[in-house]
Amino acid sequence: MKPIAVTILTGFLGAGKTTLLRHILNENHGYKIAVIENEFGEVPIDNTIIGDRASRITTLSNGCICCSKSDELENALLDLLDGVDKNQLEFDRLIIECTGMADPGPITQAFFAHERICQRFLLDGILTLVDAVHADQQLSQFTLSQAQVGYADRILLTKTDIATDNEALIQRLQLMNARASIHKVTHGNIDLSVLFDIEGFVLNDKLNVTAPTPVFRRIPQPQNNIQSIVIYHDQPLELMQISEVMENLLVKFADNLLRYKGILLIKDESRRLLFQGVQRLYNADWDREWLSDEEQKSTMIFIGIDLPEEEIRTKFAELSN
Ligand SMILES: Nc1nc2c(ncn2[C@@H]2O[C@H](COP(=O)(O)OP(=O)(O)OP(=O)(O)O)[C@@H](O)[C@H]2O)c(=O)[nH]1
Repeated sequence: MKPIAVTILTGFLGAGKTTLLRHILNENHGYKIAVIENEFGEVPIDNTIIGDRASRITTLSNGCICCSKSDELENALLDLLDGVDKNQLEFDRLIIECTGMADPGPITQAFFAHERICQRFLLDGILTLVDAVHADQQLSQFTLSQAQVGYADRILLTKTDIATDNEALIQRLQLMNARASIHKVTHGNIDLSVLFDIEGFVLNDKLNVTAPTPVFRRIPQPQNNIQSIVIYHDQPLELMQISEVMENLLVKFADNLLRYKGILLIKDESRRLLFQGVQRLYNADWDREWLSDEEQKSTMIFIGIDLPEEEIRTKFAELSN
């Protein structure tokens, strides 16, 4: 049975999540899409706005689903599966729209923690909407809004129709998350191929490093707690050593590391090793052989809160000695 692809829509309050969702549902894509809405408050408003094109809209309004103590999301996912298994419900994609104040991290964990959910759903990607008019201020004021950017597989810049200058913001976002590509979306209008089949959580070689070359400016760069670093290493690495380095980093900094991903060059091994993780959960697997005409080196991206950059760089640099 093909797993149901899951897309998480996140982004700060008013970023344009519902607008995008409505656009997706009204496109002629041929998918049957179920939606989980998380809203604050008793009265579900968004599900009346998004219309009747979804196979099923489940509204979770007892608080925020990112709250780690809440098993409301897990229950909603299991209910959807029950509906499918009893032939009461048919859908092949699921979109979860988070509240503007949700941290996508714990929501992501739900797809790795529960066996039935892991087997039947496949987390495809996290889409983070960023309001081009207000983002600069929100990012400086709320670490949460930075975390939403840090987790993203795609950053969707909304309201560029009314924002005056987007270039500084785009640079800031790229420094925070060097993995996610940035796309402009106006009133939810965007090609669905940018949003679906991203394979953000599948072990593959889509590293997609987009970090720009640093530009020196006279005006100080805004302070970001979330940043990303990219590490390259051209010496073959010992598998045992690398797993030791990762384990040690995770013991100390699991809460700081939002997402990390890499393609590694391993000693005495002709295949590439792919690894990826979200906070404490990570996995690794062998990929295809290195090609004779490709540059053989390890590339790793770490995205996190107050990243211990020096420690990460030093530990990996020591591996070549
Ligand atoms: N000018 C302009 N307005 C937009 C765009 N996208 C969304 N909006 C408007 O921004 C407002 C907020 O959009 P929503 O889609 O409700 O945002 P949201 O992220 O779902 O908001 P919350 O659920 O409160 O977090 C609405 O008035 C939208 O019409 C855009 O690209 N350009």
